[in-house]
Amino acid sequence: MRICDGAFALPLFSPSFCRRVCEALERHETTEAAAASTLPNGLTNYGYTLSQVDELQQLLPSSLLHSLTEDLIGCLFDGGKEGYDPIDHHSYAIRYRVGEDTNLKMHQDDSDYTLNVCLRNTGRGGHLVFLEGRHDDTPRVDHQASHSYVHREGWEVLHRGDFWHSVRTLNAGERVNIVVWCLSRPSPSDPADWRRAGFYADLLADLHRVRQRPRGVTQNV
Ligand SMILES: O=C(O)CCC(=O)C(=O)O
Ligand SMILES: [Fe+2]
Repeated sequence: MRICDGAFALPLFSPSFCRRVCEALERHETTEAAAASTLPNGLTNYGYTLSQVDELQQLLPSSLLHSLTEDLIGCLFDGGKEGYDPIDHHSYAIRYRVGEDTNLKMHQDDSDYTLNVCLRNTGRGGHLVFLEGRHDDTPRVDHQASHSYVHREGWEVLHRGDFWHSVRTLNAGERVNIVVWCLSRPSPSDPADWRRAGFYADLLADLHRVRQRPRGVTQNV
């Protein structure tokens, strides 16, 4: 299903697989390692980098996310595999819940493509919103057409990382997603791309020292 030009949704995981991943995250959350871990991006107050969750190394190994994203990008985007030469990916779980994070501001991802899979959505609201087109600077919320998508459990959304997007306020319940930022190898012929390679090196270093968890935020999935 096409949400807009450059963002596609497909069914991906079964309900029981989504449940197993959520349960693994819940168990992880009770561990000391989870309390001591840093947050996986600069926007969320709840989240875990998947490579730090022991049980997920079996359920959702990095090799699976790597081949899955490569194949999906190859199938869904023009230029597909030729235009996308994976160098790395950064994957994490993110949760919204009333009393904690309930929305995500308009932003671009530090990725070439982003895979976003909904594992649990028991709430009202929490729609994903995309602004039409790709943009280097600020979003023009008043001028650009926006596309709203209700994320369904087990479905993935794959979109270009430079699309402006946000998550509307969740009014009840809970929403848990897995997000995979896909980073492509820069093209040797494009100097701008090599600047991006430096950017990604910095990004990956930063992701290892991102923000500490806020004190007082309940950490139960
Ligand atoms: O929760 C979502 O659906 C979007 C998450 C997102 O955009 C992000 O983590 O960069
Ligand atoms: Fe995002």
